[in-house]
Amino acid sequence: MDMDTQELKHYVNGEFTSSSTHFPNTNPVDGTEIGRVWEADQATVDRAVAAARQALEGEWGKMSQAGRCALLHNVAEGIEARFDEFVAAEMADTGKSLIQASTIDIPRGAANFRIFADMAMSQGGECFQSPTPDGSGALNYSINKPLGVVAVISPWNLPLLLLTWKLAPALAAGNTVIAKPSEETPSTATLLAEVMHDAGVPAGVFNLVHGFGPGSAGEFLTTHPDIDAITFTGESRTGSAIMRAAAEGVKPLSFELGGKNAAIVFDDADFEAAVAGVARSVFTNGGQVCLCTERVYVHASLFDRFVAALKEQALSLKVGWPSEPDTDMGPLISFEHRDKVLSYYRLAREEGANVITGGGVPHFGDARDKGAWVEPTILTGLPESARCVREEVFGPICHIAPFDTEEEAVAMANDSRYGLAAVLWTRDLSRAHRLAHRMDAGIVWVNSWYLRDLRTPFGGTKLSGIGREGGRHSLAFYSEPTNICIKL
Ligand SMILES: NC(=O)c1ccc[n+]([C@@H]2O[C@H](COP(=O)([O-])OP(=O)(O)OC[C@H]3O[C@@H](n4cnc5c(N)ncnc54)[C@H](O)[C@@H]3O)[C@@H](O)[C@H]2O)c1
Ligand SMILES: O=C/C=C/C=C(\O)C(=O)O
Repeated sequence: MDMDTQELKHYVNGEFTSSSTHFPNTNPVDGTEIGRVWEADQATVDRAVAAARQALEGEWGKMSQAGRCALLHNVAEGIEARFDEFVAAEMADTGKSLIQASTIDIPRGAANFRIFADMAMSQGGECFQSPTPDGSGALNYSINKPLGVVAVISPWNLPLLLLTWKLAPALAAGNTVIAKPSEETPSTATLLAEVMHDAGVPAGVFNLVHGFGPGSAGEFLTTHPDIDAITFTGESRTGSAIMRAAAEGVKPLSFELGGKNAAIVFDDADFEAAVAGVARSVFTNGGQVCLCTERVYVHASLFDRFVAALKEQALSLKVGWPSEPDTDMGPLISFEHRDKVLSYYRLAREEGANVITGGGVPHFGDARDKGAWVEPTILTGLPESARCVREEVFGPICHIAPFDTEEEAVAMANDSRYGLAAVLWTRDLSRAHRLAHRMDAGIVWVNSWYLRDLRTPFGGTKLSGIGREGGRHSLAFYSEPTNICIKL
C-alpha cells in the first residue's frame, strides 16, 4: 500500500473493490490528509454478507480444523513478513508512538492468530457416560459448530490488535467474517486483507468493509438479517445502539465497552514501582486504552508525595513525533476526540479541580501545532460525584484522591457504572487477594498493569461489556455446541 497516495478499498469475496463514495484518511500528528477510503454502501455490505455465507457453506465450511488453523498460522507469518508496513500504517492512522506500535499493536496482531489457532487445535469437547433406568447406559458427547456469519466491529485505539483479537478466534472456530474497522483507522485492516489474500484464505471467509456507524457500514451490518452474530468493541453507548439493532434477530452479542478504571495505592506499596506503574497505566497510548487508569486512590499518608512524584513522571513524558524512538506519547486520534478530551479539561476546572499539571494543548512551534495534541493532565480535589470522576474521558488524564481505610478505597473504586479493570499496589499478599476478590471489575492487576496472558478471560461488568474474550472464552462465543446422546 502506497501511503502517499493511499486509496483504501473494501475486500469482498476475495477482491478489492471500491463503492460510490469515499472519505479522507487523516494523520492526527499534523492534520494532513494521507489518502482516501471508500465508504461501503448497503449493496457492498450485502455482497460481503452473501460472500461470507457462500464460503461458510462451501470450501471453508468443509475444511478441516487443522486446515483452517494452518492458514491462520500463515496469516501470522504474513503479518510478520510485512511488519514495518503494518507499523508505519498504524502510526500514520493514529499518531501512536513507534514504541507502542512496534512492541504492542503489531506483534499482538500475529500473536492473536497463533494463540487461537493453537487453542482451537488443542481444545477437546465434553463427554459423559450416563446411567439409564434400564441399566444399559448412554453416552453424551458434545461437538462445536461455528456460529455462522459473524460481524466484527472494532475501534480505533488498538486497531490491528482489537480487530484480530476477534477475527482470529472467529475464524479458528470455523465462522466467516465481515469486519468493519473504525473510520479513523482503516489502514492496517486493509493490509491485513492483503495478507489474508496472499496467505490463501479462501474468498468470502474474510471480508472487509470500510465506513462509519449510523447510516453507514456499521449499521448496515448490525441490522443485516443474514448476520448470525455480532462482536463489538467500542463505547458503551454504541453498544446500546447495537443491542437495539440486533434485538429483532436475537443475535448473540460479544461486547467489550468503556471503562473508568481505578488504581489503589496502599501505604505499604513499593512507592517507586507504584508511581511508575500508575504513570504507565494513565498515559500509555495517550490514555486511549480501555484499560487505562483514570481514577487513582492513594493512602493519605502517601498522598502529597505521590501527587508530586506522578507530576514529575507526567512532565518527563516525551510528547513528540511518533517516529522518534524515545517518544512516549503522540496526539489523540482525531480533532473530534481532542475536542471531547479538552471539554473535560475545561469541565474539571469548572467543577473545582486542582490542575496539578497539564490541562491544555502543548505548543511545538512546528507542523504538530496543526495536530490533535493535548497535555498529559493530573487533577486532584474533586468530589467523587464530579463528572470528571464518573465519566470516561479516554485521554491522558487522571484524578487522584486520598483514602484512609481499605473499606473506603474499595467503596470508592467500586462506585462506578463501569467495571472493566482495576490495579492494586500493595506488598501485603493477603490484602492483594482479599481486595482483588472484592473489586467490581473483570480484570484486576496487582503490582503490575497490562500484563497479558491471552488465555485468560478478558472483559468487563456493568457498562463495560457483555461476555469475555480470550482463550476458551472467545472460542466458546464463536461456537454453537450440540450435545448428542447415544443410548448404549
Ligand atoms: N473493553 C475493551 O476491550 C475496549 C477496547 C478498546 C476500546 N474500548 C472502548 O471504545 C471506545 C473508543 O473507541 P471508539 O471511539 O472507536 O468507539 P465507538 O463506539 O465510537 O466506535 C467503535 C466502532 O463502532 C462503529 N460504530 C459506531 N456507531 C455504530 C453503530 N450505531 N452501529 C454499528 N457500528 C457503529 C464505529 O464505526 C467503530 O468501528 C472507548 O469507550 C473505549 O473504552 C473498549
Ligand atoms: O483498549 C482496550 C484494550 C484492549 C486490549 C485487549 O483486548 C488485549 O490486550 O487483548
